[in-house]
Amino acid sequence: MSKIDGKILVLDDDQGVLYTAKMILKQHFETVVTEKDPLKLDFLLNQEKYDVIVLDMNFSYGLTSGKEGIKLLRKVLAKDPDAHVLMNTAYGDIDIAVEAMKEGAVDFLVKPWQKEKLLATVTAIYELSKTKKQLENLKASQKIVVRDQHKAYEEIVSVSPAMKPVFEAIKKVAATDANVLILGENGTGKELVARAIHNSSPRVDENFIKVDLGAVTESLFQSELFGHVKGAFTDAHENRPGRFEMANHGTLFLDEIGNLSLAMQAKLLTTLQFKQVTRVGSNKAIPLDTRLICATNMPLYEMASEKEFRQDLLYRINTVEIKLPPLRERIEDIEPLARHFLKIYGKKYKKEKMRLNETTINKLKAYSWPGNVRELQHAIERAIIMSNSPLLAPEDFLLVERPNQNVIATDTFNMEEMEKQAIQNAIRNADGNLTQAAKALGVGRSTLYRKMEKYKL
Ligand SMILES: Nc1ncnc2c1ncn2[C@@H]1O[C@H](COP(=O)(O)OP(=O)(O)OP(=O)(O)O)[C@@H](O)[C@H]1O
Repeated sequence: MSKIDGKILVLDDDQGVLYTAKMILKQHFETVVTEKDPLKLDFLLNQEKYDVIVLDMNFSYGLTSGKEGIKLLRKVLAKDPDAHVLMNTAYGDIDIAVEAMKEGAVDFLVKPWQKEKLLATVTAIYELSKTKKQLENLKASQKIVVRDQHKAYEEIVSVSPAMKPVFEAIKKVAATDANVLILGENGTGKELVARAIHNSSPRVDENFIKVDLGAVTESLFQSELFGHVKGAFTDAHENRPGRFEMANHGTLFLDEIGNLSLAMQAKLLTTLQFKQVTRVGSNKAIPLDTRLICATNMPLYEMASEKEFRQDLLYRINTVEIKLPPLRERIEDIEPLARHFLKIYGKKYKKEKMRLNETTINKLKAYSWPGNVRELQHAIERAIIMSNSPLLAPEDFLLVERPNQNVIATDTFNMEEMEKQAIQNAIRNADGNLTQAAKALGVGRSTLYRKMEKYKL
């Protein structure tokens, strides 16, 4: 059997206890250090960071008051407030043990202990310390992301009236714990909005955990979201918290919620109803305080009426709904977004002098952007990489209109829509050159300008 890569320190004045503890623990843990002399504690703590410290309450010269143990416990915790200390008492004095726990010990054992009891307790404390470490690492990395995302929130680039309700909703909902459902086509910025809500909420210092439900298989759903205990299934080699638990006190962002099967929807609903999770293989429920933000590009309401999405789950997740308009409905945002990405990628590819002229901007505005902001972002990145000149020309953008991709149908009989589409096509065919586009349309430049303004092109 392979050993656990853990470091255990046992401090006790009884040589027999030390010997037995070493015999038992050494079979399971890589490093077991035993020490009889409490005066060596400082030295030992300076040498190594132990996962679990087993500490005697009563050294022979300290009688049975437990004071010596408490003093040593304080010393350990002063050095490392996160140390996991298991107190060992020969007298079963619950009062002293309780005092030690109040001082920060994790648990206590009454001597003489059974082999199994010592091993089980030390292993449980070791697992606890590891899970805490995992969560701390995650929090630390999340804090960096949070800091970066703070920047990103400032940089939700938009000047269009169509996005105003979105900003207002972010502001209003951020202060609350309400569940939020973000709807919008791919690449419209749903994740950016979810992060903005978290970053401007009181939960900002806690985790923002994202789960892409489109990528989670039915078999992994439960352990991914709810976690598992060691041995719950063949590959469960250790205890692992699920995403819900990691997001406790923070925000859980469930992307692509429309992709959940009905069976997974039922499991998610139960968790939301009872506000608690139980790790797979455990029977201990963990209470949850998680703000939930869901997002999808699928028509959830239609799916609910077709019984493909549970109505009761929909009502749980859509306390507040935010609809992100597609980029083609906020043409005013195209230029500032293009300039924003020009700056980012200009810097990234060391081409800071790159510029966009009016003809190119017009071409970008005339395109329908079925992939929304993400497509624009990639188009700018590609153009910067490929262009040899500091001025990005219309030819640097290979924008091919694809049929049936969120664009207005060509068989529309709405006069205004037809006119708007004819103008968009003409500008696109003329590669953004408005004089040529006006000529092709059989109108003067000023008429074209007026119409472009009317249709916000
Ligand atoms: N208003 C905006 N300002 C700046 N960047 C934006 C804006 N909207 C989207 N982006 C950028 O576009 C890309 C796509 O955005 P995001 O991932 O948030 O979209 P999404 O709607 O969640 O996409 P999907 O549905 O595919 O998951 C990201 O790189 C994001 O930073």
